[in-house]
Amino acid sequence: MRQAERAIFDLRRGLPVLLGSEDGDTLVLPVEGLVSERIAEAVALAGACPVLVLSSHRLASLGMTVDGDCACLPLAEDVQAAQVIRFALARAEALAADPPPALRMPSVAESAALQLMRRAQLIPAALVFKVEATQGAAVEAVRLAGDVLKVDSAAALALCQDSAGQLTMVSDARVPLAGLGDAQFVLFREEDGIREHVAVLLGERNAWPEAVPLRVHSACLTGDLFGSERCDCGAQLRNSLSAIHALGGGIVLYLAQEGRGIGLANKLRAYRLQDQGLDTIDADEVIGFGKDERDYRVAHRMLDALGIQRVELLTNNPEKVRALCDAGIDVSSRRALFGQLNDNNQHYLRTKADRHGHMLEELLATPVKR
Ligand SMILES: Nc1nc2c(ncn2[C@@H]2O[C@H](COP(=O)(O)OP(=O)(O)OP(=O)(O)O)[C@@H](O)[C@H]2O)c(=O)[nH]1
Ligand SMILES: [Zn+2]
Repeated sequence: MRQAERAIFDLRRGLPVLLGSEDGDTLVLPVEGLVSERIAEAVALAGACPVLVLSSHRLASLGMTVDGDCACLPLAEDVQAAQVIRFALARAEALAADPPPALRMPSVAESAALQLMRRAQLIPAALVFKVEATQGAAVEAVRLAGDVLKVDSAAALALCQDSAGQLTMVSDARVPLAGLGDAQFVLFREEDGIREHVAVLLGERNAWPEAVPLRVHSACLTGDLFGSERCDCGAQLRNSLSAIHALGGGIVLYLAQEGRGIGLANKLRAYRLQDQGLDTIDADEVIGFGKDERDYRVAHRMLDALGIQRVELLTNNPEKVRALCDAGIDVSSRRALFGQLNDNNQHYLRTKADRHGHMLEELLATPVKR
């Protein structure tokens, strides 16, 4: 396994990672799960003050605009974890009496540190410490003892930019679905081993329409499995299966892109913010994400592996159509796919229509289920 991929596992456990670059080494700690003792240890080891790297989205939510996708806040040597977490996650109002320090632009290692947090689906914020020359030998001793992994910053950035890498088709099986007959489930694993995606093939392949009916569905544990009324994902998933069945068969790609790509932990954080009155897009921005973090190259790779060139896409999201076309898929047409409007998801669906461009006028005109 490459070092950058191993680093993601360490970061998810709250362990520090060393990023190497031409201008020296940088020690990196995730903000998620941060405790003050770890900051003190890192200050002592690196011989440097902490610097907080935040995404441009997070900074925008604090009213700070930057060129590029992140910027840095230099912090005091004795800063406490609770303060760092507040700078990374608190709403702007909560920081009014305690504004963050002035920004500076990031180094390559600092950008890479933030990208690794995103790839690891942690809070997108990193605490970094530029290793002082005088501490080089001490840091090298810790590395040689196996206590901290060193990764080249450029390799980390490369991993994050082509996140899916090569997909491997791992296993498949027949799964009979209630009312839909036999389906074939085919599991794909990403090169770094972190995510798995499933293609569900319905009906007889030789009977499929020439433009294969296709649903590209982003995982939603709360909606798909538990029937959450905060969104319409569960109903959309089930409606897509019935629609594809009625069209003579086709494919559902069930992608591990929980929360529009931010991961379940961050989606639950966003839900708490939505309960304080923010809409779905502003809530994601407070945590540090853009309005849609998904990358559809993985869908293209799965369709390639399945030998599919031309599709009819079931979606209300014009951006998804565009992204699949850009990824090289021939999307011959789009078919609307609605879930169910209810008291709890009304505001969410309206935001999607107003701010995300989803084509939901027809659904929003239907009676609300109470
Ligand atoms: N970040 C975040 N993600 C959400 C929220 N509600 C649902 N999701 C996620 O959004 C994804 C589904 O995205 P949608 O925008 O509903 O659907 P879409 O796939 O873009 O568009 P359609 O193809 O028309 O369904 C799933 O991964 C859900 O987990 C939310 O409030 N915040
Ligand atoms: Zn959902």
